[in-house]
Amino acid sequence: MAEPLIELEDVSYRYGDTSALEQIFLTVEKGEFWAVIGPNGSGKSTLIKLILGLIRPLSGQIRLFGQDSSDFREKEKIGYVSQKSNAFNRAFPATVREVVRSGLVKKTGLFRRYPADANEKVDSALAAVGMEDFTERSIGDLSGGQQQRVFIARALISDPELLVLDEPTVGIDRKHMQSFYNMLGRLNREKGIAIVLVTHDVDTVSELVTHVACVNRSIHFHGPHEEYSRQEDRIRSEWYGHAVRRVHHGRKAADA
Ligand SMILES: Nc1ncnc2c1ncn2[C@@H]1O[C@H](COP(=O)(O)OP(=O)(O)OP(=O)(O)O)[C@@H](O)[C@H]1O
Repeated sequence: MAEPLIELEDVSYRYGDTSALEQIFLTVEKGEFWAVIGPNGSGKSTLIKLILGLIRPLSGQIRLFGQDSSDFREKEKIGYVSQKSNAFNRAFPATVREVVRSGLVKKTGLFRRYPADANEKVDSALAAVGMEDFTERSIGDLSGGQQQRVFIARALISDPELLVLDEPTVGIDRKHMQSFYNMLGRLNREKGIAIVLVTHDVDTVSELVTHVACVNRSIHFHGPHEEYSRQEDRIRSEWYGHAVRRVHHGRKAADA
């Protein structure tokens, strides 16, 4: 049976006079991997902030794990990694272990002690993102991509059912981007974690995601990835306001 983790029903949001999102309907179910794509300023981050409960919708309803989002208290079920996580400089005085372990605070509360198995949890979260050899390194010594992996481990330590990532590859070079996305694909397939990923790299993630949502104030398309691929030229044309035809190398492009 379908188990919706996120349900947005007729949701709108404005910043003062600026309408950021209008009449959004979106359902994300258990185990799905969504790419949220759209031009700059199209409302992607606003959508993420609404899902995380950082802002309240002007109208419409948001349900998380079947509950109205204003009543939702099980924060550990949702892990979040932003584009700015990788902002540590070399002098930052924390090890990778300390950063990942701090993710347990959500579960234990600020003034409680870490559980006895905290170190094992850190080790398995780091192994899940391929960073097990960096446990005692200083976080500031790692590359941007490695720091982002550590932040995903920090989000994983509370066993979330849903991972929300807002452009996590900002600052990661192209060479490492594919392996970063592949790691997300493994978390989705092997651990069954649902993922909502805001990204500009739709081509890079296209083999991994199960669903695509195209946002430009309203949702222009949402649905299974295969359906998106079939309609890609039409969707892009609508966004950019003129006919766009993408040329697929190695095979004949469909007529625009
Ligand atoms: N705090 C704010 N105050 C006023 N307007 C805002 C604020 N945050 C965002 N906006 C506006 O709301 C709209 C949507 O912004 P949002 O940041 O959600 O877009 P985005 O798709 O995430 O953009 P980008 O890809 O550039 O990060 C834009 O017109 C933006 O200028």
